[in-house]
Formats: sequence, C-alpha cells, structure tokens
Amino acid sequence: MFQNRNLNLSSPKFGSVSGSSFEHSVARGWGRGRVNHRCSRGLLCLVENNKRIRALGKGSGTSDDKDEVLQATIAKSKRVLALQRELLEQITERKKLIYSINSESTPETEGNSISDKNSYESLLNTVENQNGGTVSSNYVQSNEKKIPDVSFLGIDHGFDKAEEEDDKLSLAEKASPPTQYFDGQLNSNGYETIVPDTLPIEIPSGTKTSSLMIEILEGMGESSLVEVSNEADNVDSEGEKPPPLAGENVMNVILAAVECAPWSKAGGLGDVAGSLPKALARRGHRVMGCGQETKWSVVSPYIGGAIMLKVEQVVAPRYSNYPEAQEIGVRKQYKVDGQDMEVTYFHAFIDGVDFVFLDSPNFRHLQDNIYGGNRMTAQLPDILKRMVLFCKAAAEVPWHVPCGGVCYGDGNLAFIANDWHTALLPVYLKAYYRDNGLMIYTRSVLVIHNIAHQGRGPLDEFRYTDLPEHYIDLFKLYDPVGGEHLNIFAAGLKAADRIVTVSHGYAWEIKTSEGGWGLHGIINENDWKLRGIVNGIDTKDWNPKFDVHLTSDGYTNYTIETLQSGKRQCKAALQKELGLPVREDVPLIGFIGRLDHQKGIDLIAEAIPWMMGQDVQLVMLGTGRPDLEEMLKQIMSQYSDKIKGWVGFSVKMAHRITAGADILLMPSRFEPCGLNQLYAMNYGTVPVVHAVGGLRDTVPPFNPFEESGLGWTFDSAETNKLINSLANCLLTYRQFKQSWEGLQRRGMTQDLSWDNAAQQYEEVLVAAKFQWYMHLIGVNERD
Ligand SMILES: Nc1ncnc2c1ncn2[C@@H]1O[C@H](COP(=O)(O)OP(=O)(O)O[C@H]2O[C@H](CO)[C@@H](O)[C@H](O)[C@H]2O)[C@@H](O)[C@H]1O
Repeated sequence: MFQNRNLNLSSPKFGSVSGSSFEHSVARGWGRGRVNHRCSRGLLCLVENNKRIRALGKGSGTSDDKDEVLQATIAKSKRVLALQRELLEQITERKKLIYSINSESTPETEGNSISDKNSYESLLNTVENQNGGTVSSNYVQSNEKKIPDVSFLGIDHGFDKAEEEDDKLSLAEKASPPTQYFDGQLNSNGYETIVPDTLPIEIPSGTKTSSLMIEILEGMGESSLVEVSNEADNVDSEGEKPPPLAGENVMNVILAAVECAPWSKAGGLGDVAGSLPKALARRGHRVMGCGQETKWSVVSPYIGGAIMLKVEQVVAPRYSNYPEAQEIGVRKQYKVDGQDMEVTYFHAFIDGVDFVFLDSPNFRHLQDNIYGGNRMTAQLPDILKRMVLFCKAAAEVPWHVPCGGVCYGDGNLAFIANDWHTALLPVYLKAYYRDNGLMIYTRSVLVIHNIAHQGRGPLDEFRYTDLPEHYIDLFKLYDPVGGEHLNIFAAGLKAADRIVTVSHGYAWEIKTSEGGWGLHGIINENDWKLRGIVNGIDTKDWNPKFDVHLTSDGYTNYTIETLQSGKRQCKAALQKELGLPVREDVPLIGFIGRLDHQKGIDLIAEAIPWMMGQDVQLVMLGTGRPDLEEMLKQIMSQYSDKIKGWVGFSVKMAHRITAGADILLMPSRFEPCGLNQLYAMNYGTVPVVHAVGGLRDTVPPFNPFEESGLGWTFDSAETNKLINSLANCLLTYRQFKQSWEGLQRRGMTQDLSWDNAAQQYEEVLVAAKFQWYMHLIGVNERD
C-alpha cells in the first residue's frame, strides 16, 4: 500500500523535480521513510546562472547592464533556493505522515514488502507469541542524567574477555568440560535517505573559490551548494578524497555488538563497532564543489534537494546513561529462561549512523564488566542470558525502533553480527522469522574477531536459547578436547549467510586445527561464504594531528611534516608523566593490550633481562589475567628506572603511549587483525610483531636493501626470535636514522582508513543479499 503514497512532485512549480529518478528514489527510501534523492534542477539553475555570469564577464555589455543581469541572476537563484526549501519542507511533512502511518504498522520496503497491513500485523503477532514478547507503546520518560565516564582512566578495570580467554589458554585447558560462555556481540545497520533541515556548507580556509560564485552565495545571504560534476575535485574537510558512493548497492545494514566505542569498549571489537558503520555511511555522502577550480566540502549532506545517504544502524547494550542517546518511547518484552524481560530503546544519530542502545536491568552497570557474570552456576549463565536477550531484541529493532521517524523495516536489510555473543542472531533470523515466512529477504553476516571465544556450554543449556528442538543440531559440536557440547559460535557460523573475519591471514589460520580452536571443520565446510577483510582504523580518533589526548600535559599534536619534533615532544611528555628519565636518545618501547596468553605478554617478560641490558625504556599498559598483572607489577618494581607499567584500562594512556613510543611491541601468539600496530604506524611508531594473522597482513618486514617494509617481524612466538627482531630494530633506530625515518614515513602515509574495508564489506553484503536469487535459479556458490 505504501507504493501508492508517492509524494506529489508533479506540481508544475517543481519542474523537472518530478522526474522519474526522484520517484524511484522515494520508493527506495520508503522503508525508512526518508527520501533518497538528488534534486538536480536547482543545481542546474545555479550552474547555468554561473555560466551566464561568466559569459557576461567576458561580453561587451556596459557595467550597469552587467550589474542588472547579475542582480537578476541572484534574484532568480534565490527563488530557486526558496523552491528547494519548500520542497524540503514538503518532504519533511511527508516524512511525518509516513511516520504517523507507520506508528500503526511497520512499513514495507522494497524487495520485501508485506502489502497488507493486517497480514503484517498477524504475522507480527505470530512472531511475538513465539518470542513470548508483547508490543507496548508506553512511553517511559528517562530521569537518568548521569554522564558516563567513557575514558576509563581509573586503574584495575579488568577485561572479562581476557579472563575468559585465560580459561582457554591451551588446547589442554580446552579439554575441561565445556561449562563456560565467552564474550560475544551482534549488530546491524542500514541505508536511508536524509532530507537535511538546514543547508550546511563548509569552505576550508585557503580553498580557491570562484569569486563570482562567492558573490552569488553572499548575495543569497545563506549557505548553498552547487554539485560538483567531476569526482576528482571531491575532497573532504581533512583533505582526503571521500570514498565512492554505494550507488545501487545501497542497503539497510544493522550492526549489532556488545561493545561500541566510545560508549563501551573492552578491546578491538568496541573500536570496530564504533567506526566501521561510519565508514559504511560515508559511502553514501556526496562531496560537492563548484566549477573547476573550486573545492569545498560538506559536513552534512546537502544538495539542491535531498541527497541519497546511506545510513547505518548500530545496536548495542546500554550499560549506563549515555548523554547523546534519547529514549524513543518503545518498550518490548522478550522471554529469557521463561521470564519476561523488558527492553527499552535509546537512540542517537551521529556521523550518519543511527546508534540504538538497548536498555535492560540485565545490561546496566556492566560497562567495565561486559563479559562478566556467573558462569558456573546450575542456572543459566548470566552472560548467555544477556546474549539471548540482546539477540532477540536486536533482531526486531528494524521493526520497532523508529530512527529519524521511521523504522528501517526488514526489506533490503542485512545484519552484521560479531563473534559468538551475537551468533544467535543469524539463528533467530532463521528459526523465528524466515521459517515462518517473515524477514525472508533479510540477510546476516557473522564477523569473527576472535574464534577462541565460542560460547561453549553443556548441551542441556540449549533450552535457554528458546529455539525449536530440531535446531539443536546446529549447536552440537564434538571435538576431542571438549567432547560433545553446545557451541553457539558453531550455530551462528552455519546459520549466517556470509562469514567475515578480520584479516586474510586469519581467514586462512582458522581453517587449520591450530587456529580454528575446534571450529576449523565448520569453517572449512563453509569456506564458500568466508572472506577475510582487514580492519581499518578511525582516522579521526587515532590521528596524531587531531588526537585530543595530545593537547595537554606537554604532549602535542603532530603531522608527517612535524613528525620529528612532535614525536620528540610527546616522548618527553610520556617519560615525564610516567616518571622515566627524560632522554631523547633512548629507544622507548611500548606495549598496549590485554594481559593474556594471546598477546604473548609472557614472551616480553622472558625477554626483559636481555632488554634491560640494551639501554632501552619500556612502557606497558594492560589489564587482564591476575597473575600476569602481578608479573607486570613485579617487573616494574624491579626495573623502576627503565620500565613503567599501567595496570588498568586507560584510553588516554593508550593514545599517549602510541604517540610517545618509538617502537610498539606485539608478540601476539595469534592475532585476528590487531589494531594497535595500525594505530602505531599512523603515529610514526614502528611495530615489532609476531608475523601471524592480521599482523602478518599489515606489517611487511623492513628490507634495508630496498628501503621497504613497515616494521620487524618474527616467524614464531619464541623469546629468542622476539629478541632477534628487536635487536635489529634497535640497531636501525640507533645507527640508521634515515632508514628509521623512512619506516616512520611509510607507516604514516598508508591509507589505513576504513574506506577500503567498507567497500569490501559492501561486496559481502551484496553477495548475501542476492543469495536467495542464486538459490532460486539453482546455483550453488559452492559449485
Ligand atoms: N589497558 C588498556 N587500556 C586502554 N586501551 C586498551 C587497553 N588494552 C587494549 N586497549 C585497546 O583495545 C584495543 C585492542 O584492540 P586489538 O585489536 O589489538 O585487540 P583485541 O584482542 O581486543 O581485539 C580482537 O578484535 C579486534 C577487532 O577485530 C582484532 O583486531 C583483534 O585481533 C582481536 O583479537 C585497542 O584500541 C587498544 O588500544
């Protein structure tokens, strides 16, 4: 029914605005009730006017004539803008109308429409009954005003994840009966069209701008833009080229994760959930300029009408009060272990992304203990309870949570789930919905950030998942060390339409018995849907030029141009802050990470006697296994003039160490991707790493003959190999300054942004989207 509700754009006053592409875009955007479209007529007017003015400048008319025509042109342009504004208002009105319609029923969307409201509602009821959930439109006003501390500057904020990893230190330890659940996450996001209320424009200082155009803009007394026709002219506000648009690949994407920086973070997953969706959304932005020599950029999307903007959604638990997130007045109940649990939804729209936070007493106050809880009782382990609730609620976010006024809907939709914590999401999508003729075109991608955590438990805990009995086969796994057990990650990997892991190296490793931690068989069977995509980094947060943690206490921001002086200053500030002798000549080595077996912290400990004979300084930041924390404290007290450690979780210290250190040590035993080495290289800090997983992918070894490579690598996790690599690194630092600076520069000039990865994720999402078609025509991608 919604297809008939097209905007009335055929009004003569909008001229070509009523063109078919506009209507098509409206239809596409209907699922979220926002309009995707570039209205081109107004822009053409401006371009044409500009051309006319230029022509006049060259013509033979008198200056009075020229003035008159110029004024007329400006007036005409103003009228065009007024029309455009009116159009925007009309679209906004329509958005409200759609919202009011959809507050009674969930909208249908392209590709997966449920054309009858009644049938939709009856289907919805079926699902809700299955879930034991009820719909409530009660609005609950939040009184919570506390501002969360997201920087975790305190000491001793433990990584539960690390503790759980410690439970699985070795294959031998894996032999213990599977009674524990480990951390996990889920997510989803989507595209939509945005009609901006304002028409923002940002013209970076120093940009050359056509004086005539400036005159026009000033004459209009407001910000306005003209579409740039040449892609090569597009630049964003930081001088970088924006990524290409998703174009016809535009989808609704919902990323679900149990960590999401900056609100909640226990490790790399939080960083990814906070930044990948923004990069996906960026692929929907248009960057505009005018004429050949004019370049400027737009912070918010605007063109003379509405612009197609791909918007992502992130769903994460609300562990505490986040000032940016507003309650949206929707409550839902889901059954977990026979009990009704209520979820309320909070929403924030930031950098083109809809962040949706699920609030429940089960999640509250766990920001420093995301993976914690009682895992050993006869009752449902707390963490599994949270993950069941989170996945059930997240699956229905596209139906119940209006973002920008309208729910995403389940058409043209893909979820991105992350690790075992959200591996139930792909299973629920099948069991609750697809098996019942719902969400039949909704797709799921499961991302493996760390396969060592799997959500293992005894088989009888299957009942807590609240799934039909025959689904137990998805969860059953036998391995020689764990015996027959319930494995949530295994079920998710089988149920997901696509699997991604965070580097090519790791994609290979998890197919081996050493790297697959018992899941290699399933990974191999599902190899056809697996892809490795190396993580990017948030180039705003982790950029020495803009880093907010380098603006005080003697630190300084720097760029590649000011690298030597900037790093020198940051190094001195770090030495001072931590109480080390302030010496420029001494190599300062850093380590940041969870203190556990994965990160090879014990290798560093074994190498310390050798290191202490080398005239180096060592700074370590980490938290995790109590015995390793204790070891770190002991080392610090033994070599207090050379080693400083920070046992705890501090984002600020992580940034400062990354900037102040000369060398970053990452001797991880396995590393699916690793972010710290990427951050380090972006700050001109040279990595020394064990060549494994993502570390091998991202740190090509230094070749002194060709002056190539980005750091030092060693090929097995052994102390003597670490020492050997570090020795070569120190030699180069001390004796080959030019080579050292070359390493720093090469590291800093890489494109480490998420843009590349976002494009690859998009390919995976599109492949998942058209999977149904492949099945329909009988093509099995395995063939
Ligand atoms: N004590 C502390 N204080 C402050 N910040 C700290 C900290 N300890 C760690 N961090 C921060 O946490 C993040 C750790 O990210 P990593 O990717 O290195 O490891 P992690 O093993 O958590 O992630 C898993 O998921 C990511 C994302 O896919 C993969 O890159 C990785 O290989 C995989 O193991 C970094 O931002 C780091 O600065």
